[in-house]
Amino acid sequence: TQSTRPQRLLGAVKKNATRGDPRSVVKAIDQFCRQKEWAMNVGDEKGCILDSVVSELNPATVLELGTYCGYSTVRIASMLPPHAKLITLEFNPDYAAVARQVIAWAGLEDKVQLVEGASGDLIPKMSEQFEVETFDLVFLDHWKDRYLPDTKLMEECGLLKKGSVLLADNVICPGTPEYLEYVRASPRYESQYFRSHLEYTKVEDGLEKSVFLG
Ligand SMILES: CNc1ncnc2c1ncn2[C@@H]1O[C@H](/C=C/CNC(=O)c2cc(-c3ccc(F)cc3)cc(O)c2O)[C@@H](O)[C@H]1O
Ligand SMILES: [Mg+2]
Repeated sequence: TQSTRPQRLLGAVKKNATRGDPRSVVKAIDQFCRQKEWAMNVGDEKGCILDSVVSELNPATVLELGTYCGYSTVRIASMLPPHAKLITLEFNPDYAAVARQVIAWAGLEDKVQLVEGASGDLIPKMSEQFEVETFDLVFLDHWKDRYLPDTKLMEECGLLKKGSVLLADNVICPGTPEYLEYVRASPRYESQYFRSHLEYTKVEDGLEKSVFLG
């Protein structure tokens, strides 16, 4: 049977990356996507912006919406202080299976909890099931039309506290117009656009960083 792109991406990680070395996993995926097959990872250019937001914030609790193959999961988790936790949500079991192996290859299982399921179902269960009060950082990279409803859901569920940061991928391409309008117009957020390019291309894209003001 034919392999899938995520399976081929995993093969490239196992072939070219060193076990236990997250940066080599990130590098192997970027090389695969540049030289072999494009894939919707945040990529190296936007990834550097992601790195700077994470290192500046030094978050203890991180939520990622949309794991896919685990590229940004590994990128973020590799920068977290000891005892910090990253919960990542993925509802496609095939993608989740690949991501688990990518995360394991990077040696980051202890920092990452990959939960299979839909964000809309899991967000309301965060505090009780996953013993998390609030998130210091949320990385939004799932279906683009779900950024806004899930942000409102996180607000309603009390998962954001004063200073929590939302970092959203693809606010230009494919685009998240309703989400952008909301966080930029709301008095409860201080928003900033980081201009960049769509992963592995010259097309404009960017990340929106929105600080929750409480
Ligand atoms: C809705 N609730 C959800 N709960 C849990 N997981 C969810 C999810 N929605 C989606 N997912 C998962 O997130 C991932 C989806 C990501 C959607 N991302 C994109 O569509 C995307 C698309 C592009 C893209 C840009 C230009 C282009 F020509 C083609 C594609 C670039 C990106 O960086 C992207 O992130 C999948 O793994 C999916 O199974
Ligand atoms: Mg993306």
